[in-house]
Amino acid sequence: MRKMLPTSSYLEHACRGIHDLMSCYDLKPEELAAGNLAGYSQPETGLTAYDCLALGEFSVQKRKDDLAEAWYNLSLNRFENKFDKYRVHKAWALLLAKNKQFTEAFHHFENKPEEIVASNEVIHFEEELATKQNCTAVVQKPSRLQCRYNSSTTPFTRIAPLKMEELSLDPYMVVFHDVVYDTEIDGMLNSSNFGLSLTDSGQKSEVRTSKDSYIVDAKSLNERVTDMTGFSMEMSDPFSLINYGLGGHYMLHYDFHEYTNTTRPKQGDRIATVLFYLGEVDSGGATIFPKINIAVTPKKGSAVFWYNLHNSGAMNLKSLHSACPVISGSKYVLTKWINELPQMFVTPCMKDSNLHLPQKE
Ligand SMILES: O=C(O)CCC(=O)C(=O)O
Ligand SMILES: [Fe+2]
Repeated sequence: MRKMLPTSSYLEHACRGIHDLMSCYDLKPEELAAGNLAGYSQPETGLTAYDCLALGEFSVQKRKDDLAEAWYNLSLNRFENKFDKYRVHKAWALLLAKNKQFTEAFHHFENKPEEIVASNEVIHFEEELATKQNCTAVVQKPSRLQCRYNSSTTPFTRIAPLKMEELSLDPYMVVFHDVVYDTEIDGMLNSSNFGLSLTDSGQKSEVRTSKDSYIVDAKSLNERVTDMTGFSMEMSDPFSLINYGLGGHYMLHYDFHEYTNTTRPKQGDRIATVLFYLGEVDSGGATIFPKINIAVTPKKGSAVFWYNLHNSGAMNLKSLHSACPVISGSKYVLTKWINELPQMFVTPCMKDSNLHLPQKE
């Protein structure tokens, strides 16, 4: 019996047939859907909402996006049930997102029936949309928190206090001003290691378009990060020097690893990140945190510091961040991902007994 049922290849054949008819006789989707075949009207051969949806999906495969949208529209008008309608909205949103029209895509998801829980796709769109909005926001919202001199993290900061501007409390995030000096920056950017890596190992992927290199011997900078954060630098990754050229960006990501329960106690996750800005960017290139609506504009000599994990050790999903594309100029940053394991006497006692379970919130 099952063998006799139509399969997806039947549907594909039918879609292809209709497609061929359309191009041969120059038919419009509305005419076909109404059963109007080149002047020969037969309403009983009109198409159902499901047919129109299938034809929309077939048109997407054939890269006929305008046609697909016309079919989706017809399908939406034919469906009555909100769950069926949402199927069409979802397919339409995916098509728009493929073309990077995130705002329009998101409007389709707004038709989601309340009974449906936000899917990963919806969450992804919300994040993409927030990223776009944050990257295009020209003005950085003023911090409601405070600026102060920090002279208490280590004995050294007593004699050389650090200029600190608080941006967020969850995750805790501060910008330090004038923490890396012009001579240090020149030294790093002119080092032969960095120059070589730029020509040799430019990293190009969907996730990140940049070039980077590790700086291993950076004792005084490691001490600087300890002065800024109070954290020990043992077990942390070496500094990573990153250069973004025109259009260079880093997609939304978390800095923590999400290790398994067995790996994490041995290797330690990244409790926090310090990102030094080694120059200004003419336009674009902000580091943005879409879940807390914060955009940090690169300023030469400054650094932003934030926590990736909660005090309990759980991942802080609000630390999601991205580097917006560089519109004009070039961007140089130096990243330090700080390991959690040597901080046992620095961080507050953990209240959560599930400490090493890397569960999402
Ligand atoms: O370049 C930036 O603004 C962000 C870099 C970053 O997120 C990282 O290195 O983990
Ligand atoms: Fe990052």
